[in-house]
Amino acid sequence: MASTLHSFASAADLAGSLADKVADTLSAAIAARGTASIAVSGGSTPKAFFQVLSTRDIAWDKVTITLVDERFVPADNARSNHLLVDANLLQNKAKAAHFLPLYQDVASVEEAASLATEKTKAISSPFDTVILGMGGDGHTASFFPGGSNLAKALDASTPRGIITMEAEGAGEPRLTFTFSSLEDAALLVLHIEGEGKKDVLAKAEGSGDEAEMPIRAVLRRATSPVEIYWAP
Ligand SMILES: O=C1O[C@H](COP(=O)(O)O)[C@@H](O)[C@H](O)[C@H]1O
Repeated sequence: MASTLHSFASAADLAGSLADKVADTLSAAIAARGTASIAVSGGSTPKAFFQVLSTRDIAWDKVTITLVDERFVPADNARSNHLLVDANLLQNKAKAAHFLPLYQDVASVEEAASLATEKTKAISSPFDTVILGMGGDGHTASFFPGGSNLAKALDASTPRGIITMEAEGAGEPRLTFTFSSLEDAALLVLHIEGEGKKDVLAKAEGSGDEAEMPIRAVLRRATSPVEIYWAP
């Protein structure tokens, strides 16, 4: 499916425009079905966007927010994506939203993945909105180059749900929604910032193996159009 690049003069402009687009998408879903869902990324990029989105007028009590991926760490750990969402998105008007974490307080990451898969089945498929990020190594969600479960995560026939991922570049073991869970969102966004990420995107758009740059799976095989939001 095709992708469209939306370029902005500043990160603040991007945050405002993306927040408007997401607000429209979630509000349309609420009007049609009574509920809406959004899966967001962690990392350093989405902070400003989360802060703006949290102020938008949406019937947040009808919205379920989850993460596309998470580290296997509790929510009070500085590297937790849940912590980032708590501090920046589940604020202001968005405090009324329902948050479904991927991390589970159990003995193993595998147990956490099956529990999170069960719990997130409550969210109707496909997601109304998915916001992906991208690392400098071409990973997205926790689809890391060299990842222990990468082939399974990217296989379109792997069912919706959460699986584990371990990789050199990942730090802690990870929990990630599979490709099939994310690729058909009504609004599928890739949010990246900086010249370096633009270069990584250009490389990913070229030829080469998906396993080397897993973002290629999204750019090449997502059934929904990929809306790329970029600012310097
Ligand atoms: O590990 C992660 O990194 C990516 C990209 O993060 P950024 O700091 O370069 O913006 C992120 O999309 C993913 O959710 C996160 O777990």
